[in-house]
Amino acid sequence: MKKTDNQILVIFGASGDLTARKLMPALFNLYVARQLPENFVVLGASRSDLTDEAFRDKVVYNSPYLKEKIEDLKENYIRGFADKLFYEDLGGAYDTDYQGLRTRIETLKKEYKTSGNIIYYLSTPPTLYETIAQRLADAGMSTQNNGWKRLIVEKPFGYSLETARKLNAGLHKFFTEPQIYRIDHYLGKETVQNLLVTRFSNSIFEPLWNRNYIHHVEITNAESVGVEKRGGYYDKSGALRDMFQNHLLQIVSLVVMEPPIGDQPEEIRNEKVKALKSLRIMSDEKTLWDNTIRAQYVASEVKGEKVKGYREEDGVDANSTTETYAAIKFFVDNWRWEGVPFYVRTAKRMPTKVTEVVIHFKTPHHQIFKDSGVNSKDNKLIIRIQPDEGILMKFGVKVPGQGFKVERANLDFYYSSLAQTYVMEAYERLLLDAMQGDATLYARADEVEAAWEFVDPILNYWKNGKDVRMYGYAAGVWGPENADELIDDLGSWRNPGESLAEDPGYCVIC
Ligand SMILES: NC(=O)C1=CN([C@@H]2O[C@H](COP(=O)(O)OP(=O)(O)OC[C@H]3O[C@@H](n4cnc5c(N)ncnc54)[C@H](OP(=O)(O)O)[C@@H]3O)[C@@H](O)[C@H]2O)C=CC1
Ligand SMILES: O=C1O[C@H](COP(=O)(O)O)[C@@H](O)[C@H](O)[C@H]1O
Repeated sequence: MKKTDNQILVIFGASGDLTARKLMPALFNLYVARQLPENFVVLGASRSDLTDEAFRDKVVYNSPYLKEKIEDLKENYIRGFADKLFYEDLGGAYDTDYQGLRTRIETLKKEYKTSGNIIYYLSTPPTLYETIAQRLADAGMSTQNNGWKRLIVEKPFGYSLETARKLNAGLHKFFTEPQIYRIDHYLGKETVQNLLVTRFSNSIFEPLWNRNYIHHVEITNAESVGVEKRGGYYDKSGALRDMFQNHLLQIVSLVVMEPPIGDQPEEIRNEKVKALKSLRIMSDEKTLWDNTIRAQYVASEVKGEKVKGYREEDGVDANSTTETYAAIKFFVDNWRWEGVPFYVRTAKRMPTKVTEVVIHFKTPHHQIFKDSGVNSKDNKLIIRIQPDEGILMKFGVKVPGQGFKVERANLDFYYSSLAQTYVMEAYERLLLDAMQGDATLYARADEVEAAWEFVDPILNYWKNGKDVRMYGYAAGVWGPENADELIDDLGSWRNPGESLAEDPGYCVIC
């Protein structure tokens, strides 16, 4: 097991939603699992006027996100966790000299013997990231001569290629790249990491993992919820920035990458960057027209309940052109993937919540069982990222009896069937990794920029292109019908079932 040094976790923006909803439950789980170091404290820092006790009340005792977790636990046990939490009121702004914060850290360090190792977690609006890094450096709080210093940066990392580059350059003035941990919570998901293991710890998949055997790759990320209370944020972002540029391109990089020489962070990250750099950038309007589709959900009824359209959501402009559905077809220009189309879509207000990667294999080059009734293009490897995590392999088997009638069969594996039951939540895993100095599951500067390089032309085209289409789709359906135009020669997208076990298995190419 890796060693976790004693340390302080300072959270900027600690009065906000992310701290209560994700960070505290993750830290609490680590505490329960005895994964936190012996001498460890969390110092929340924001402008809100809170005391240590008020902060503990907010993020532990009265937190709706911890309610279920703490219900059955003894009070003194919960207090054991809460007592590790402190709060520092930054006064009116984040752009100050941090002398108060520095003094507080020094006091906590002495009292709790945390040895000067500090993680600064930036959980504020992104416009403050560089300012906070600068203020920390000005106050001498980024230097590593008396313990390491790390900076975790939340998404979104930039709004475009230009802003991502600026942010990287801005942070690099005050922290070195090895000190910076850019979070992408999809990389913290077990099943996303399992893509690497499935590919590179088996000898049965990798020989087929190329243009000779793979017909196309299809990735779906669907959410049944709408924009919820985040209309204001989402309307400035959209599906492409919110999900595709980061989470989905991270998944793509793991599907596309070459085998790393080992499992060290830089060995894996080098290959991911190469993969992202090999995505064919779409530069002319015709290509962008042919290969990208955007849409918005419109008002409708889902399971008997009225659902607002995107433009009616709180915080959303009534004439908004922000997409809640994005589908992109693209190619990968390298030896392994030449000519293999990738179809990737992400959307809100779909029939169900699901994320899956589907590897569609080619038809055998010579058809022996011509009247079999099943097209052998139906060989698929379905990697279900969430929920009902698992892997399903679809293949043809002979129907007992005369002749050679073929039927589809499934070989499946479900995570839930593993004997080891405890699967860490994404934030739990990522926080622990950062505490241990392991950046494998964090995005490197060049990785983020390579992803933006691919996405930028699409965003520009959607913003400034001539007659760009914006489709509507009723909440609760699988997006606009026109999305099938993208998948032209194949017929339509695969619509996954609610669970892997109930996979409908249909798709027009079958
Ligand atoms: N919430 C989530 O589920 C997710 C959030 N993120 C990212 O994490 C970061 C934090 O998100 P979240 O907690 O939801 O955000 P919040 O809007 O809740 O903001 C966090 C804190 O930042 C401070 N703040 C908010 N607005 C401003 C402002 N205009 N100027 C200065 N300070 C401000 C506030 O603290 P105070 O006023 O006390 O200083 C607030 O409590 C963001 O970058 C977000 O994109 C990423 C993924 C998911
Ligand atoms: O980063 C984000 O992710 C969530 C979806 O995360 P998941 O782990 O539930 O799949 C998404 O709802 C949100 O809009 C986006 O900002």
